[in-house]
Amino acid sequence: MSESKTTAAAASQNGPSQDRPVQNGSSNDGPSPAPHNSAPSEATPLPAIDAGIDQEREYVAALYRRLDQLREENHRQLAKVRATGAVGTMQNISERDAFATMYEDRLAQLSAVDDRLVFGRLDLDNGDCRYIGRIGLTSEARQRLMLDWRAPEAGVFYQATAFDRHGVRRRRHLLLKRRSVQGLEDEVLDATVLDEGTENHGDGALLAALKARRTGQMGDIVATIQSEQDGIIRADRSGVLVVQGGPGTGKTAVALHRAAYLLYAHRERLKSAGVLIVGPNSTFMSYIERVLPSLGETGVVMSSLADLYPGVRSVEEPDPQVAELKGRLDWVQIIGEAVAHRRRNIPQPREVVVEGVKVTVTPKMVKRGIDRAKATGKAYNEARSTFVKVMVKEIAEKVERVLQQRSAGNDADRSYLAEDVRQSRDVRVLLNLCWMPRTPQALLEDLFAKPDYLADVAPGLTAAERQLLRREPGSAFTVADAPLLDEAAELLGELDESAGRDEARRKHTREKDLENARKAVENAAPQLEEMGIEGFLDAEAIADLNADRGVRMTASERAGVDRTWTYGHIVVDEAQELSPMQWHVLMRRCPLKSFTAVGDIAQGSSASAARSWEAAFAPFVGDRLRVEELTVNYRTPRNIVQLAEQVAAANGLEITSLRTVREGDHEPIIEHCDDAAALVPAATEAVAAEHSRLGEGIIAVIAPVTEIGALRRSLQETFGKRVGTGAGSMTQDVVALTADEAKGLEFDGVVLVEPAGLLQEAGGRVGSLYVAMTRSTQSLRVITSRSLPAGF
Ligand SMILES: Nc1ncnc2c1ncn2[C@@H]1O[C@H](COP(=O)(O)OP(=O)(O)OP(=O)(O)O)[C@@H](O)[C@H]1O
Repeated sequence: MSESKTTAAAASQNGPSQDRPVQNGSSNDGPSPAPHNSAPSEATPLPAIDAGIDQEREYVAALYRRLDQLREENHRQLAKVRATGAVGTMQNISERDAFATMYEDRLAQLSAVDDRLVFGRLDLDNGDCRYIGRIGLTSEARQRLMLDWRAPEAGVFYQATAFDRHGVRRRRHLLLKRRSVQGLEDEVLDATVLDEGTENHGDGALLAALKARRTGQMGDIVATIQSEQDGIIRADRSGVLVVQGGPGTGKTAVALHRAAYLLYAHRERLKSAGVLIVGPNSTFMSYIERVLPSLGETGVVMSSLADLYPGVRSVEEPDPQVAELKGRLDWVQIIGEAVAHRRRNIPQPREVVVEGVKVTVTPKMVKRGIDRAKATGKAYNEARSTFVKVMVKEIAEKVERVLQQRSAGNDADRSYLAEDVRQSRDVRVLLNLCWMPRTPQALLEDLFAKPDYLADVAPGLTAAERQLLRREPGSAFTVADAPLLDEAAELLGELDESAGRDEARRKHTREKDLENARKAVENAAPQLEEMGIEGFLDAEAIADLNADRGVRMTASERAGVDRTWTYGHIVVDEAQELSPMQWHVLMRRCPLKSFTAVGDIAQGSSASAARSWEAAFAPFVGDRLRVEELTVNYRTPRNIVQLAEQVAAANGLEITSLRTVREGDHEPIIEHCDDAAALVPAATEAVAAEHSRLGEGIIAVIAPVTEIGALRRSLQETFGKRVGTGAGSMTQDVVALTADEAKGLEFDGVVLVEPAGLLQEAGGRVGSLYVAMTRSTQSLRVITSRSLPAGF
């Protein structure tokens, strides 16, 4: 086997040169070693194919030494940059800050990948050997020590099988706990090298990963990505890719690894535009928040559907009928009408008084003003300033004519007149009457509070539907309102009349900043390349720092607060739940229409849930979507899946039966209570029973909305602080959730309360119940006081 051969090949295939992925250390060439640090010596040999655990430990220790060395070097550089202080020109200060930011980012990344840095080794037919890890590492002399799992050459680690070996003789899994190698797992793919008596495993690493106790937070699966998952993770970025898969098939895991992969493979384009990850709710977002950092990626924007409209934290939409109504695409039309409706002419001439002079404003004058403003093509609020200008000018001319007649040709200076017109109360009332400045929030409040207004602009809604939408002004905005606010914001534009001008000025300054920053990056390039971190610093970052006067605002941070930001790629989880209006907004945020949507049509439970992927995407991309399917359930044991599938089928849900990886050591238990009052105490006792059945682990109680309050109180009385409350508290070992909240999550054991109630609250759609039944990795206990739904 030839070490240098491996290295050269790795370097040359580490991404297309015009789009070279560098941030993750795939080209980390060494800084000079700190004198006291024994760097991995060039002499650290690649262990031979028959290497045992001791030799692998040595090699892994060398990789960690290299990691530590890179860390130390970044620390040193950061300290040096910081020591220069805030001196020099603005440009100098921005550059210094950008360098500091770059070192900080790199340090954060190097720390994040510390746990189980390396997990695989490939031995190839040609004698080459490749180590696969979370990032790429090279030695000081630029020899490849370890490949980033996302590099094209690392792909075979996930794809090779005994039938299609891709030139792989053996795949070795290195099983690490933190930094220490605990075991090895070999899969010999080339039968000719199998000695008699050689044990050939395959699933050990996967099974070990699956058996691990749940922590309440999702972990990465980078060491055990399966081949069907890998194909999706590395699929082409363009267009809409839908990943359909039953519960536990790894859709969320695949979506997140795909985001990491795309950021690696298209670093330059995606770093500045950003990647958005959308999930169903904040509990889910905190459940998945650690996955990308553990893969060395921190620059993505994560948003739940409730946060889709920046600046408004919306609450649940309590009525599913209202949610469905607000989710219809008809709102594009309705809101367009609602905005246009705020612009109106006066029915007859109207007198206004300016500084004691009375003049008449005619509908013709107003029409001219409106037409001129509309012709600018600007958004409603922005076009209003043109309307105001035209009207003020015409009124001022009329006033002037009156004054001239009065003063019989006395040509006094009347330049102040326009200001007088603007200040006139009558004129201000008139202008607002014809063209009222509006915020999206006010527009929506009016629509829901004023039945006549809604009837005028939404003739397609029935009286009953309009009644459903009735709401008092000042009520909280809901998740279903977020896309409507977004649509209104798009049509209304900035309220502040000077915002347009400021924006133009800001753009001009940014162009200049960018130009300067590009020169600075060019100058610094050789030094950065030497340290193997050239991808970390870009002109955009320096320009950002300039604009924010030292306040650090990365592209992703800016994207998260800017409604008009457009992303390079959007990943949507639980995509079957999105309403057409939610898709409409997301499509606007990614004009390239580069999407990964993962979900399960069968799990759809929201009122707007898609019946098919084709139908969901037809209004936006026609039939231009690719649908891939995942078919193996890695979470739920076979016996629980069978029961869940039986219940789904008996209630009319079409599902494809899944293969399962876990056998299941515990049979599902069904407990009957005498009446509804006994449910809460029985569920509380069931938690203790499940804990003793499993020994340890997180037990979730999933219950109908009507029971959840009482249940939480009872659990808190019994288990105190062990009960998690809301987002981010899933690391406690008891948690009570509604079926909606449980979406996308998993637990060691599940206590399912009143399945008939769950079915009922979903209006008879069995999706929610199916979701709830498939959350467990080990055990399921059902508590019921009513007759069980069909299929149990
Ligand atoms: N290749 C893999 N290696 C190890 N674990 C895996 C693998 N694929 C999936 N898993 C694990 O299986 C579980 C289910 O994965 P995930 O939550 O991504 O599934 P899902 O399809 O999104 O499920 P659901 O639709 O039910 O929410 C997770 O614990 C995940 O880590």
